[in-house]
Amino acid sequence: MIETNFDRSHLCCWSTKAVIAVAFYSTYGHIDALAAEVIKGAESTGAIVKPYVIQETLPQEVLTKMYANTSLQSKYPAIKPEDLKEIDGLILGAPTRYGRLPSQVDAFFDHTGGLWAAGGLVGKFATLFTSAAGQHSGHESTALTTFPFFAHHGMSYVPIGYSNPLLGEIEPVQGGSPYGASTVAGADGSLQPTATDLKIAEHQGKYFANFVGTFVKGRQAATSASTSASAPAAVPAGTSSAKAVPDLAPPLPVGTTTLTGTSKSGSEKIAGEPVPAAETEKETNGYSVNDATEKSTADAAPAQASGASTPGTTKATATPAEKATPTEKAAPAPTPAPAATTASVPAKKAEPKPKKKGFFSCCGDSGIDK
Ligand SMILES: Cc1cc2nc3c(=O)[nH]c(=O)nc-3n(C[C@H](O)[C@H](O)[C@H](O)COP(=O)(O)O)c2cc1C
Repeated sequence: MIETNFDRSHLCCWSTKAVIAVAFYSTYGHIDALAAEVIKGAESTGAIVKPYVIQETLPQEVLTKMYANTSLQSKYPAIKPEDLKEIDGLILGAPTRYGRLPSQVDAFFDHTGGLWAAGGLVGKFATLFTSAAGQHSGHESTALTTFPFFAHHGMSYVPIGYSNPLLGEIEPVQGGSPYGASTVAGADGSLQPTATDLKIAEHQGKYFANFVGTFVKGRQAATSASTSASAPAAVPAGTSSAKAVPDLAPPLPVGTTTLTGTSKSGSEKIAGEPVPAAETEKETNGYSVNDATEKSTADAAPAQASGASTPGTTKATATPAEKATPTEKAAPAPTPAPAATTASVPAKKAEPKPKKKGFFSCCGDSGIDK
């Protein structure tokens, strides 16, 4: 089913509640279990959450041979491309197949051509959770290899980063990555999502819905502001205020929103609630924001003192003479400044590199076996 030129008039009246679709495909139930938590987390934010399954494409004969749990298919309605028109964000759940999404999900993607042609998903948000048999066999690549779909549709991917301390846990064997929740199903599918996997899934649903909800509120505020600003200009009776709504949702006003994660104390900062800048810097998320800032400031300091931080000026071009204090400049320089040396002395002829005998010596000089 290909969508063409769908009606955008429904976009006239922005809701302040985020509309989130949770669309998932599951053969054996792992994704189904994670989806339940994702839905719970998203619903806890007050968002309008619409759960869907992604339609099976394999014949029953094949599914039987795969020992697939086909009852999962009837749990929720099968998503149709037009269902995506109404949403602000999509949470996609699917198991890993060869390090990427299953063909069932691809088939659904292929039906969104009409939406793509009409720019129907531009400005919406997406995130993904997955399940893989092994620990290192596709959790992250499944998310990464889905990015082109989101990019082509103009959707922004919302990773969870390390916004929940549980993502740092390594025991027992568990899923979850900065890209989203996941679980390790085991080679025979006998492992079930751990309590931690389920909590991360719930967190992802909540984090994403809050993230998107923040955007929706900002868009609503911007729309109201633009409508009231233009109100004195007497909108003719019968003219919809929808005309004031831009085609693409405007960005959030700077400073109104700070997305934060969960602090180590476990008290969750709700993404989307305004947070004072000073407090934001204290957020840990497993890493110290202040540490990073201080380090980069410290790194930059000597360069600034020497004037080498002028935009466009690299350390390589700064000569000792430029760096020297006035006193040092007065002292006789035993040798010319390197810059002058470079100008007057012919460049040293590059010596041929000795051939290396190493693992990579067969295939060109990668430098990796130096
Ligand atoms: C055709 C096929 C390919 C698969 N490829 C991978 C893979 O690349 N990496 C991996 O860890 N698991 C792989 N698996 C295992 C699935 O990821 C696993 O069955 C799934 O996570 C279970 O989720 P579900 O119960 O929601 O269906 C594959 C399974 C099938 C049937």
